[in-house]
Amino acid sequence: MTEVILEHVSKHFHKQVILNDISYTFEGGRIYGLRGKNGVGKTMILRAIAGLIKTQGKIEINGVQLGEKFDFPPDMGLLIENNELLPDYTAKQNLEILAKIKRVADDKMISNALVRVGLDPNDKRKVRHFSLGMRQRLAIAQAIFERPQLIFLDEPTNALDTDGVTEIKALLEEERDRGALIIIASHITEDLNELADTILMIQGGQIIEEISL
Ligand SMILES: Nc1ncnc2c1ncn2[C@@H]1O[C@H](COP(=O)(O)OP(=O)(O)OP(=O)(O)O)[C@@H](O)[C@H]1O
Repeated sequence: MTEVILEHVSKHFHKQVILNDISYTFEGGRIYGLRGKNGVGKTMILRAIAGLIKTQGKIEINGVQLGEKFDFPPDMGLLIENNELLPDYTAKQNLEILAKIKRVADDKMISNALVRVGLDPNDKRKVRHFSLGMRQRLAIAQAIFERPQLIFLDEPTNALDTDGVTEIKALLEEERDRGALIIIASHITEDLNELADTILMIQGGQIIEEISL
């Protein structure tokens, strides 16, 4: 079973405390929602677990400490702010190019991911002509198309309409039910309540409350 353990994780920028001694165990087969106001540290928690920032303390991915055998968790899908999409390619080509890196996704997995986020795999339009919501859907497809064990999504419902949120919920539940560990950060309480099984309230760089839904 996939497990991510944070032990006394802290982060300072200059003298400002960004993450304040976080200890918590995340388990596979669950969808966690990081909830809290702007600037409380939700994105930084995701970045820390994804290996994008260095922190004090210990982060363990399935028993292996981040920064020892690997700097980034293997088998991770990530949607982080300012996700890079290639504007001069179609949605399908965007996934095909990424697929060449890990070589786990075949054409069927790519098309399937696009359909699951509500995009048409046969759409010949380039991404530069996509609406914001379509770009967000493609960014979500990037995070899930290789069926990773760890899925980290920062503000995944930005620019999505209500149908989009419902579609993403169904998709994330499928990923959860096959055992993936999913962590979502959002300041939109209604969306998080819709998507998550466990809400973690973040304040001042700490988890101040755990709420099971
Ligand atoms: N590069 C940086 N240098 C200094 N401080 C930073 C940097 N990036 C973020 N911070 C600070 O870290 C704190 C936590 O930021 P974080 O992005 O995690 O907030 P958040 O909870 O995700 O907020 P939001 O809902 O606005 O996305 C904020 O106070 C922010 O000002």
